[in-house]
Amino acid sequence: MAVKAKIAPSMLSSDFANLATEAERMLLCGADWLHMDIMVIYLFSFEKFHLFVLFDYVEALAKAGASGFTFHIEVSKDNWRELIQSIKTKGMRPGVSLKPGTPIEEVYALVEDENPVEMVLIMTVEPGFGGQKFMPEMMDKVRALRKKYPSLDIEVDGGLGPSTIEMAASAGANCIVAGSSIFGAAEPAKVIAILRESVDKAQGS
Ligand SMILES: O=C(CO)[C@H](O)[C@H](O)COP(=O)(O)O
Repeated sequence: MAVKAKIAPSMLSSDFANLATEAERMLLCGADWLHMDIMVIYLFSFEKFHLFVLFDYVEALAKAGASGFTFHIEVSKDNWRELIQSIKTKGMRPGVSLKPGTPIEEVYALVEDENPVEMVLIMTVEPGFGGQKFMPEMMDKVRALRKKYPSLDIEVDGGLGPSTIEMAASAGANCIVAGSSIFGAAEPAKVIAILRESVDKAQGS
């Protein structure tokens, strides 16, 4: 069964002073999801503090109405099972993300667990800010994942737009996060439609 296209404008590129209006505008333009990045700067970096912060965010985001929660494997190696459980208990869809330098094999256990993640997000730029250049070499990870898990939601984030979508879609990505290419466009609805069309075409739907 072909996986469905999900187009998720990254709110990191939106006008922060008018977030509600921006969110509404994107939904009217055809967005399936709204992607919110949460970046935490640690003043203290010992594990217990870290664990506490992540679980706190699960609680806060569920209360705020989030439908999904994606965490980075690099900071959750020892507690991903508890995190997935906590995300599901709060009624959200759990996802795991990995940075460009992290091997794809690190997420296999989370997809194959009896209580698995429902989405894998492959970062196609170093996390931090919008407007960076897409890393085509990350498509090997997408291809490996799609071959192994035909019905898994595979998300890509960073440098996606009309000029790079073909690479991601043909590799097997179906969930597309895009910031500057959507928010910087004169007609964001057109960009969303182009992204969706590429995924649908690659998925044969
Ligand atoms: O995760 C992110 C940065 O850490 C952003 O979601 C991502 O960079 C999207 O922005 P753009 O499409 O402009 O690259």
